[in-house]
Amino acid sequence: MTTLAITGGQVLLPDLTVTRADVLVDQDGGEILEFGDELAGEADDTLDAEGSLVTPGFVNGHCHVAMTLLRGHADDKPLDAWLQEDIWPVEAELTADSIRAGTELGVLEMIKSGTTSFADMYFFVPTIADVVAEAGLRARLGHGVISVGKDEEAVHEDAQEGLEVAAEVDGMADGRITSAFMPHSLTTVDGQYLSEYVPKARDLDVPVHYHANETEDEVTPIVENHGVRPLAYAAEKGMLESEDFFAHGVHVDESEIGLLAEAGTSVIHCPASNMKLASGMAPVQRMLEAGVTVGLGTDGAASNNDLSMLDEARDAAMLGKLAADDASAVPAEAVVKMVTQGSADAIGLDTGRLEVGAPADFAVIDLEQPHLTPQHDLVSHLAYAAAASDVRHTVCDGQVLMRDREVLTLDEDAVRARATEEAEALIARADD
Ligand SMILES: N[C@@H](CCSC[C@H]1O[C@@H](n2cnc3c(=O)[nH]cnc32)[C@H](O)[C@@H]1O)C(=O)O
Ligand SMILES: [Zn+2]
Repeated sequence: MTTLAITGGQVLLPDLTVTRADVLVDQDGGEILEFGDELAGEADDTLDAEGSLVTPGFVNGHCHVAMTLLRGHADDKPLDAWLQEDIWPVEAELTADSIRAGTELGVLEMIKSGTTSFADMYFFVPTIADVVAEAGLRARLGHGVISVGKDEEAVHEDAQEGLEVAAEVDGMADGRITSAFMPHSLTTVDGQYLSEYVPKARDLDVPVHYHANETEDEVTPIVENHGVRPLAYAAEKGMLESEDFFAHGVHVDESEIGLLAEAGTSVIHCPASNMKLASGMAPVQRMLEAGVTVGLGTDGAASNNDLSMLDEARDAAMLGKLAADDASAVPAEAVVKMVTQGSADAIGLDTGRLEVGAPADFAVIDLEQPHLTPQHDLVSHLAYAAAASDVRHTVCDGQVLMRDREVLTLDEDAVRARATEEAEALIARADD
């Protein structure tokens, strides 16, 4: 057995208490073996965590990772106009090479900000899976299926691809990659296709992931055409199972919160995207009180515009208070749980908690910084003051992905150069 010891640090436990401990990891099994004192002597390799906080690797519950190529391409518009006028025309020009370059850039940014797992809906999923496998992260991947603007045959092809891709990538990279069936949203996929394909996803035994209740404009047509709120409609379509999770949940009413709590379906809250597109304020405190599992996601880098989960945690706390008109709503503990356990539970990965036998996924955060001094409360620092650039080391499945800010699984300069080149070529093709 090859082992790694993370030494000298303070460790964030699942109940959010912090304790001084070394952590011993089985690198072959990718598991936490032991917490204790002076474990360095027993290990093949060590990571120094002196003056640092050892936390679970962060979990990004909703992303479109290759959208890093579109970062800063089109800003300052509402969802509908932004997608239709700026994003979809450019996405029509994506190639496998652009996806590879954008995914490498996105996972590089994730590793540098302590994220070890993510859920992703996009195109060219086998290419995304290859990059995830090489970079060493965990991911639940799926192909986004859309019916609007397509003829019937094209929709069937798209949905079929969604199923085939889910079957193909599930279990790749020693099980670090899992999958889901991902119809884009309740309004961009016509009901007849949801009725036909969601049961097929059940046959594959994969969860269903989609966008829902993101803007008011998405709620109104469903109420008008089907006479029920969107999440009641999702339940009718069989998309409200306990393993299912959807992004946003901004415009949900009490009846829908009740449905979620009862069904055990999870919500991925994306506060930065919701603020930037002015989609609205999700009632996160209400959902938590009702017992809904809430995770956090960045959404794509074009509506955020970064992939830092520490930023997302801070945004979630801030926006949650504003939404509830209550400074005690969505407190530090709640967002620290969301960015670890909440997202992990939501997307169905057994990571997000540091305990013996759990996946060895860590972010090690340098606390010896002016903005993290003094240290009254480290959970408060994680929620409100720590930044992506404070992450010293990132470990996933027992493997060191970043040591002292140097990413070991990707060549940072080459990834940035390729992404720049592919992004420029992509925009040039779209402008043609
Ligand atoms: N196969 C589909 C691809 C869908 S991928 C998922 C899509 O979600 C889009 N997207 C990104 N952020 C959001 C959001 O906040 N709400 C809805 N869609 C988004 C993203 O640009 C991408 O087009 C097709 O033929 O178009
Ligand atoms: Zn999205």
